[in-house]
Amino acid sequence: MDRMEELGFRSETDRQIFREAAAPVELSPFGLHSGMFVPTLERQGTPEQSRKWVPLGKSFKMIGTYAQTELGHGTFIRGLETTATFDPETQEFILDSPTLSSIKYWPGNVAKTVNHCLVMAQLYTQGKCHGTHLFLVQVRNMEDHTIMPGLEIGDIGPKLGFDGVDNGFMRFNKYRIPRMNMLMRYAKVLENGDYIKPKNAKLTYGAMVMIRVFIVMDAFKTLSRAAVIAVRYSAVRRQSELRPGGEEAQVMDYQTQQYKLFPLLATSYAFLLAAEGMSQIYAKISSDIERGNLEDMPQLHALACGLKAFCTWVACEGIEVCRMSCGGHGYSHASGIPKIYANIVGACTYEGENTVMMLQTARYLSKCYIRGQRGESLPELIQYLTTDLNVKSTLGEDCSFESLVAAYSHRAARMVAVACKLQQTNKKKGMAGHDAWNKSTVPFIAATKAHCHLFIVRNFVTILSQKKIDPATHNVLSQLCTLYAVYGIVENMGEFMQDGYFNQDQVSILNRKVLALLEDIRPNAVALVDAFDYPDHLLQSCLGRYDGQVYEALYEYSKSSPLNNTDIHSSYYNYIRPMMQKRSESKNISAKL
Ligand SMILES: CCCCCCCCCC/C=C\CCCCCCC/C=C/C(=O)SCCNC(=O)CCNC(=O)[C@H](O)C(C)(C)COP(=O)(O)OP(=O)(O)OC[C@H]1O[C@@H](n2cnc3c(N)ncnc32)[C@H](O)[C@@H]1OP(=O)(O)O
Ligand SMILES: Cc1cc2nc3c(=O)[nH]c(=O)nc-3n(C[C@H](O)[C@H](O)[C@H](O)COP(=O)(O)OP(=O)(O)OC[C@H]3O[C@@H](n4cnc5c(N)ncnc54)[C@H](O)[C@@H]3O)c2cc1C
Repeated sequence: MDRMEELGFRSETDRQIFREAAAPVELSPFGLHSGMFVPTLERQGTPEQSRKWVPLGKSFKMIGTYAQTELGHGTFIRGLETTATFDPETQEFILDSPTLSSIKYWPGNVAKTVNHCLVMAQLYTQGKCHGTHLFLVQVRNMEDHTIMPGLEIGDIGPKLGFDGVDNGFMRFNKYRIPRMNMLMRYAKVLENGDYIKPKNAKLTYGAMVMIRVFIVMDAFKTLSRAAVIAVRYSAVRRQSELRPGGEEAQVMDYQTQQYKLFPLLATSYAFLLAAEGMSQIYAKISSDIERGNLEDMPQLHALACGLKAFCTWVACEGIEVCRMSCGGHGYSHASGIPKIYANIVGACTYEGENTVMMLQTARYLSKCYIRGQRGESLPELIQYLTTDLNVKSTLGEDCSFESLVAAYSHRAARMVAVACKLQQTNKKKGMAGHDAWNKSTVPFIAATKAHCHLFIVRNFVTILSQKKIDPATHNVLSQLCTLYAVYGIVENMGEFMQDGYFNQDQVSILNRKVLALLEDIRPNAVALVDAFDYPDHLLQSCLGRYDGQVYEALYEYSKSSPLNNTDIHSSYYNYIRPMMQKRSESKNISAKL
């Protein structure tokens, strides 16, 4: 913190980049404080509350986290059981964990780090429940960091990854906080206990939308780091004879290795641009919301949910492909890839479990489809839903951007229509609305993935057509954009072909194009990963080192293994030698018998 002040880092982006450089492979125990706790105080507190608490948060006099999930509920926020009951006599809220399942469970840094939490709890006043709201709760003594009386707090134990974060549990026993500790920007409880409801109950969910937007960038960061490691290693690693009797080939010269890695390289660039596009949309709509204009809130929610789920799913699958493309060394922590995977794969779950998030977007698409069928105007990003599905592709040998975007629009429009028609058919069969919905959710998930895929392809194409880029760079980026789009079609051909949108010749063109693009990109592959400019310190990888001295690094890494501190390990004296001695004694006995 002090170092950031010394260096003059003012913007949150610069501070986040510094934090990541300072702690490259472990998530910071203050990450939730900076990324969720302080921004939520700023966005969900009244101006007075923000003026009081935000400076304390930014100066780390108050260290906090976001405590919403419970043992029994994470996804279903309306089902949370922690209560906050207003006591007009004392002007306090009484926080309580009434059941075992209501114990707060998972909140990051609750176990040992923070002294405050933003707690999501069911608000009760004048005997009535008004749903979930956020409360600022001091959980540890500011003098000696001991747990406040009335609270039970602890660590939840080892996890798959996220080791830098002390995820904890927290139980409230009639724990009192001042009335003014309820974040009251949108909803209020007056001194007499009267409840003033917000313009939209989902404004309380704003912190999650913000983090989902951040996570899209995380998907880019983690996938691109794994791609850097795998591509650089593939340039250094020589294995087997490509030409009989010739020297061993760089594994990057095998077409299969290129087919594994180059589409992931293209995806990394596509996700970077998508994350930037998502952030711009978030900045615009969230500022509208803060000014009271909630019109585009549903569109923001739907896009943030969909992209968070789509990008983290694809990134995690891609990171695994990068690991496996490095052979045995990829499985070692020396590669740096297992840690990348372990830290990001949780993002498919936290901040909204991906399936649930996709279904939120699907719900929005379903409503938009109906509006489109009625001829109502649709937001620009959704207008493709009214695409004429009788039109066939005009794709030619050049695989133009226009024909590729048209293909993705057609695929998504067709799949949304199929899911919506199933939902409508279910209703006509007499199913209740919720059953008609549930019995169409599998096609809706597929349609929503197609919707997100379209957003990313269209965004990539739009940026290439709008930004002023030097011709050489534009040419290489166009190759990456075309590879991302053509590979996505080839890998999902059934969804593009189901209604005969492409003819057989066009399918052949696409299959030829994806292989030709691998050859086009091969000469620039290392330069394209170097362009991310990740320092070795950040990658923490013997395989992805900029200098390519992989074997020297692996040898030094291995020698530093703690197991090598002694030649003979204690297990020899404690277990192996006694076992061998026992065996030899029994052998002597059997020999005598
Ligand atoms: C740990 C340190 C790491 C480093 C951090 C550094 C920070 C620096 C910057 C950040 C950098 C990177 C980011 C990484 C951060 C890592 C953080 C990891 C910590 C994780 C934290 C958490 O997990 S917090 C808990 C998250 N929990 C959830 O997300 C729960 C998911 N569930 C929900 O959101 C809701 O239950 C759900 C939306 C599913 C349903 O809500 P419900 O109230 O039931 O509403 P519905 O009935 O479904 O719908 C009713 C209508 O409301 C609309 N709606 C719902 N939600 C919203 C919303 N958010 N906004 C707008 N509208 C919404 C919905 O669409 C319906 O509308 P309709 O018109 O009626 O259809
Ligand atoms: C690394 C990590 C860090 C975390 N940090 C925090 C934190 O700091 N603060 C915090 O409050 N929480 C945190 N969490 C908790 C996290 O937010 C929840 O785990 C997440 O929201 C998922 O909810 P759940 O665990 O209830 O999953 P569940 O919803 O129980 O998921 C189980 C299965 O049910 C399915 N499912 C659930 N609802 C539906 C539905 N309506 N339709 C179809 N399928 C459904 C899901 O798709 C999933 O397959 C963290 C979790 C992890 C893994």
